[in-house]
Amino acid sequence: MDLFKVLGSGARFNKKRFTDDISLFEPSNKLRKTNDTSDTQMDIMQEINFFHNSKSAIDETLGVTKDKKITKDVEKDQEEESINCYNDENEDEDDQAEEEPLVKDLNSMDDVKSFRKRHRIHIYGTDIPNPFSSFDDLESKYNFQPYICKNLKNSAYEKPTPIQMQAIPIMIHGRDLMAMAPTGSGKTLAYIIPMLHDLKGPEKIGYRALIISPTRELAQQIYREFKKMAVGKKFKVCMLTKATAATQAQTPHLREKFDILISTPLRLVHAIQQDIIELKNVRHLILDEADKLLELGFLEQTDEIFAACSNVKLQKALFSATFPSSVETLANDFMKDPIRVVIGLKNAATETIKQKLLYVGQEEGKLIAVRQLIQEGFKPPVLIFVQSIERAKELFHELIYDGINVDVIHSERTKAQRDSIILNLKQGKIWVLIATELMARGMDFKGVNLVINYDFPQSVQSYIHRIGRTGRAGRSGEAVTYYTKDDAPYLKSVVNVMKESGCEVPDWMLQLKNPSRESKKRLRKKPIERKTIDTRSTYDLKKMIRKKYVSNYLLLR
Ligand SMILES: Nc1ncnc2c1ncn2[C@@H]1O[C@H](COP(=O)(O)OP(=O)(O)OP(=O)(O)O)[C@@H](O)[C@H]1O
Repeated sequence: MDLFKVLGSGARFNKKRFTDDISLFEPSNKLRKTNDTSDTQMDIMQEINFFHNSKSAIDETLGVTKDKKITKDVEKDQEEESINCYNDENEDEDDQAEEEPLVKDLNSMDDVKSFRKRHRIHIYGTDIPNPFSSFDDLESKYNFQPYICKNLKNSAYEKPTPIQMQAIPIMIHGRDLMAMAPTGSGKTLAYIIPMLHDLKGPEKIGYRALIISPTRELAQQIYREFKKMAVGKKFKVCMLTKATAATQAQTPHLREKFDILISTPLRLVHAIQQDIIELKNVRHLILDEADKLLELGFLEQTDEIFAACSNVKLQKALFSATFPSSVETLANDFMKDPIRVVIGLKNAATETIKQKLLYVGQEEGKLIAVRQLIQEGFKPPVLIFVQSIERAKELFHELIYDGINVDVIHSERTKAQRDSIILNLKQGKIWVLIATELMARGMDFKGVNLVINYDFPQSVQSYIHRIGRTGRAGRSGEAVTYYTKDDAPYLKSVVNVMKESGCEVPDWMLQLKNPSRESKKRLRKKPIERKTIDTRSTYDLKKMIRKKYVSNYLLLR
């Protein structure tokens, strides 16, 4: 019966009428007694597994009972337990994988609720579309064009991340969205995929989708991800730069050929004011790092961009790892019946990052700490954040002689230099990169092992984004924040984030007072004044100043 059952699975047979034929496939009773039935079936099934179905699919076909499988798994667990330490966390994960139901099979609200709970998806709003659980659903359930799923497969994305599970269905339902998910959790794909689906194909009527990012570097990264996901469709994606804006100014008919526009706010506002860019056909507007774009400094420009997107069917979606409540309130005012999605805890750091606070005494202690780290050996690449361009240059001049491949990135470096630095860091040619806030948001350097906050961050948001350059896409990472006596009043803000994301914090730190609202505001506006990063002796410094003074004097004569 085994082979008959296996080969005939899915077919209907009149067993009474064909009893004699069926008996031809029956193994002898002797054989059946000596071999385990399911093992024989499994052997046969594996031999004829032309489509390379998974073991579970084979189990399903054979009707192997779950109890039996569980017994086998328990045996395996017991074996492993004797080799490894027992790990509660892994056990939980295994349980989850075992029990994961597909959303298409979720029939009741309770099923959907427990699915969301398992993936830590919190939702706020009305009529919220169900999440999905597998990229295969996009084609089978949501009629996505095959090229999208093919590109996902080619990028080796096996399973959607929680933000993708929930944000994609919301976006394809045309709803306004405010999405908050940890750094490195795949927010970019969460808006690129539904956007490509909705745009269907190139149309030559001008821009239909617009993505705003606070920095040029992030805009370029988004552009690259778009191109990767759009392979197979002839979408025209424009990354607005000085050069592309000039081309579009000179050849207005070219503008209509583009479908998707990616830009920083200031560049776009200039183009709007000069009538180079037309946004009336834009149906999708994405603010990446939305809380930054809605902060003073960017708000005016963002407002102008909103005004230029005049299509009545405009869908707005905001993405970030952090949304201070003031920004949430502001966003609610300009969105239509929005849905808010929060993955995990609000304004928390990624849990795969091991966070540490290190007291360095005075400013000088920071350089000693960095040099100690270099001497002890470290796993490159490392990112070091400082609070200003000046300090980035100073630290670079100190570390350049320490025999490590170090570079520095800030807004005063040329675009070509910045591009080459990013490439070199990705290729492992730079071991230590000193950076200002420019690099703090959105940049996806997969391999960064350690982030050092050389200067204490000026806000909780800055802290979360800076350390979020490590521990991305499920990888582990480490973050060390140096603090001096001057930083002590603000320490508790970071301590709170550390505690929330499950890091160990000494009791005395937990007892600290939270900084007042006013002091936080002050720090956000103006960084703490710090002593120059310089290890030269006072004698050498005086000599250098005197030399500079003399040469200036000679020049003036
Ligand atoms: N479904 C997925 N499976 C595996 N990796 C993924 C998946 N989706 C995205 N990634 C990868 O995860 C990394 C981080 O993604 P992304 O840059 O979109 O994060 P983010 O949430 O926008 O982070 P940030 O808040 O820092 O901007 C990228 O390298 C991306 O290729």
